[in-house]
Amino acid sequence: MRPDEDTRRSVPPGTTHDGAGAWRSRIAGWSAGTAGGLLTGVPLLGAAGLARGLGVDLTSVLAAVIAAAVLGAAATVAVVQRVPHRHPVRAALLAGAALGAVLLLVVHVAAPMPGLFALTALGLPWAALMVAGRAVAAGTATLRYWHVGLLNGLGLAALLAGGTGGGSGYHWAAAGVLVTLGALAGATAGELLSDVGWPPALRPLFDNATRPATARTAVLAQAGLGLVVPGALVFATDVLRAEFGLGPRGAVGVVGDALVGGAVLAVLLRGKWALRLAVVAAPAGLLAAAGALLVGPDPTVVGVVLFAAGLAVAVGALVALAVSGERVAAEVLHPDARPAFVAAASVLFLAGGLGGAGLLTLLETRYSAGPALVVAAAAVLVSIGYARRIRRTAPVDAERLARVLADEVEVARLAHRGVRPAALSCSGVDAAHGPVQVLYDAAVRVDDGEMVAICGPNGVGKTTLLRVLSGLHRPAAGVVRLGGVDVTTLTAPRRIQLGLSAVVGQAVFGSLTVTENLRMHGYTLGRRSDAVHRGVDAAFAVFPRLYERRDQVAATLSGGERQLLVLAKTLIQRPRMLLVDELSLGLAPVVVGGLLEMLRRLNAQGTSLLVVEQSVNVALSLADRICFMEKGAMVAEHTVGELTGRPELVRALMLGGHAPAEDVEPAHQTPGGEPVVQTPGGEPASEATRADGAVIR
Ligand SMILES: Nc1ncnc2c1ncn2[C@@H]1O[C@H](COP(=O)(O)OP(=O)(O)OP(=O)(O)O)[C@@H](O)[C@H]1O
Repeated sequence: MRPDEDTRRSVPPGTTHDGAGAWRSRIAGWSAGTAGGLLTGVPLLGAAGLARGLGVDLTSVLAAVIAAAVLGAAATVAVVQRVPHRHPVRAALLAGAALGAVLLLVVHVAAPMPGLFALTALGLPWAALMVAGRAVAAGTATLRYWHVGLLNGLGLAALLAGGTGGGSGYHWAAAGVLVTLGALAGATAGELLSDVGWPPALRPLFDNATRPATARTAVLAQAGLGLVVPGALVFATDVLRAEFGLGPRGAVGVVGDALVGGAVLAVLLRGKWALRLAVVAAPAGLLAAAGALLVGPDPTVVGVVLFAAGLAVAVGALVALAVSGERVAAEVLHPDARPAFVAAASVLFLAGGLGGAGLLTLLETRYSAGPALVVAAAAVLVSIGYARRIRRTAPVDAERLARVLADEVEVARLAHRGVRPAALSCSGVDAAHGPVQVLYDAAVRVDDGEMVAICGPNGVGKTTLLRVLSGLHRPAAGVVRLGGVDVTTLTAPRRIQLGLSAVVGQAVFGSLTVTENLRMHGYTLGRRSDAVHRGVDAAFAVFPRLYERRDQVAATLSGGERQLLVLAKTLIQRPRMLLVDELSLGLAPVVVGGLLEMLRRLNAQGTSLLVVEQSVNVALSLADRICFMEKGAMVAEHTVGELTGRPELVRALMLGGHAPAEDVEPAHQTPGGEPVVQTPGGEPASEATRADGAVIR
C-alpha cells in the first residue's frame, strides 16, 4: 500500500461548507442533531413516565437506560469499524436493531415494555452521534446546524414526554420508539444526501482530534456540559413535580419552555463575547433556579417562573459555551481531525448526560434537591474552568496549526515543482512523560540521503524525540512527516511498513540464536518465508561477524555484537529512513568504528539516517549536519563543515546548546584549525567539562 493510501484525507471533495455541497451538509448536520436530541431526550425525559406506568422507581429505569446505551455504544462502534465505512448509519441501525431484538426476546416474558423502551436507548442514540461526526466533516458551519438540531430534538422529546406523560408509560414508550425510529430515518436520509466520508479508522483519528490542548479541553468540557444539560432536564422535570407539585404534563411543559428560552439565549450569545458572558450567565441561572426552590414548595407561579427562567439561562449559557468552545477548538484542529473531534465531543456529551441524569435524579430521590444542585453547580464550575483554559491555549494551538498548514502548502508546492519532500521531518512537537513535559515545540528535518545527528546533554529529550518519530511515544502536539506524508497518528509497525525503522535500545531475544532472532524479526514484519530467508542471507553478507556467530544465543553476544544484530534486524526491514539511538554507548572505540562503517554503507545504499549521539566526536565523524538540543527544544543546527576545527563552538553548543556570540560567523571566516575528530572510529581528540562536572567526549 502506498503511504498516501493510508493517510488520505478523510474529508473527500464536495464536502466543503460552500458551493453545491453546503445545503446537503447542513441538512445532514441538522437531521443528525435532531435525531441525537430525540434519541437522547426520549429515553431520559420519558423515564419518569415509564417508571410511573410500570410502578418501579425512576432510578432503576434510568440505570436500565444507561446500561442499554453503553452496550449499544460498544456494539455500534464495533460494527461501524468492521463494515464498509461509507454507510455507518445503516450499519449502526442494523446493530441497534439486532441487539434490540435479542433484548426483546430476553425480556419478553418478564417485562416486554421495558425491553421495547430499552431498544430506544440501545445503539440508536449512538448511530445519530456517528452521523454527527460525519456531518461535521463538511466544515464548522455544519456544526451549528448539528447543535440547533440537537436542541430541537431535545425540545421535541420534552413535548412528546409532556403530551403522553399523563397517560400510560406503555403508550409513551411505543410513541417514543416510533418517533426515534423516524428521527433515525431522517438522519439516514441526511447521510444519503450528504457525500461526506467517514474516517478510515476511528482510534488514530480520535487520538488526533484530542491532541491540541484546546481540543482536549473542549472534548472534556462536553462531559460536564452533558451532565448539566440533558441531566438537568430530567432532574428539573422531577423537581417541578416533587417540589412545585406540578403534574407530569405541566412539568415537562415548563422544561420544554425553558429549553426554548435556552436555545434563544444560545443563539444570541455568539462571537468572541460568548465565552466571557456564558461563564457569568451559567452560574447566575443556576443560582436563580436554586433560589426558586427556596420560594417553593408551594406551587407559586413566581417560583415556577423563576425556576424555569434560571434553568433557561443556565442551559442556554452552557450550550453557548459548548458551541463556542467547540468552534474555537475546531478552528485550531487540522480539517482532517474535525469530524472525529465532534464525534468524540458528542459521545462525551451523551455519556455525561446519561450519567448526569442518573446521578442527579438518584441524589434528588434519595436525599433532596440540594445535593443534586451542588453536583450540578460543580459541573458548571468545571465547565467554566475549561472555557477559561480554552481561551488561554487557543492562540498557541492556532499558531501551530497555521505552521502545519503552511508546511503542507510548501510540500505541495515543492512536489508540484518536482522537488522531493524531506525524508523525515517533524515540527511543533510537544511530548511528556506523565505530568512532566520533556519536548517543547521540537523540530528536525532529514533530507533524502542525508545523515543528521542530534547531540545534547543528558536528559534533554533526544531519545524521547526519536521515540515520537518512530511512533513509540504519542506526542501531545506537533506533526511528523515521512516523505512529506503525515504519519503522526500511525503506529510504529505501520511506519516500519512505510520505510521508517528505529534502532532504540538493544531489543533482541536473549534465548534465541542470531539466525532465529533475524528470522523471527522477518516474520513479525509479515514477510513470507522465502523473503525472510533472503533478508537473513543479505544481513549475513553485510555482517560476516554475525554469520560466524549465527548459531550462538544472543544472550552470550558481546555488547558490540548485539548492537550489530540490532542493526542487522533493521537491514531486513530495508528502511528508507533509519533512526539510531546512542550507537556508541558503552562500546569500545574500535567496535564503534565498525558500527559507524555499517551506517555509512547503509547511507551509501540510499538510507537516510538520523542518529542520536552523546559523543559529539562520533557525530562529527558520521553526520552531514548536527542539531543541538537543550531542554527539549532544538537550539542550534550546523553542518559538519561549520563545526570542523572549531572546538570552542562545539564545546559551547554541547554545554548550553547555544553558540557564543563571537563564534557564530560562518566557517569560512574563522581561522583554520585541527578538526575536532579525525578518526572514523570516533576516538576522542578533545574534552570539555560541563558545569555539573561531567566530561563531554
Ligand atoms: N519512561 C519515562 N518515564 C518518566 N520520565 C522519563 C521516561 N523516559 C525518560 N524520562 C525523562 O524524560 C527526560 C528526557 O529523557 P530522554 O531519555 O529523552 O533524554 P535524552 O536526551 O535521550 O537523555 P540521555 O542522553 O541521557 O539518554 C529525562 O528527564 C528523563 O528522566
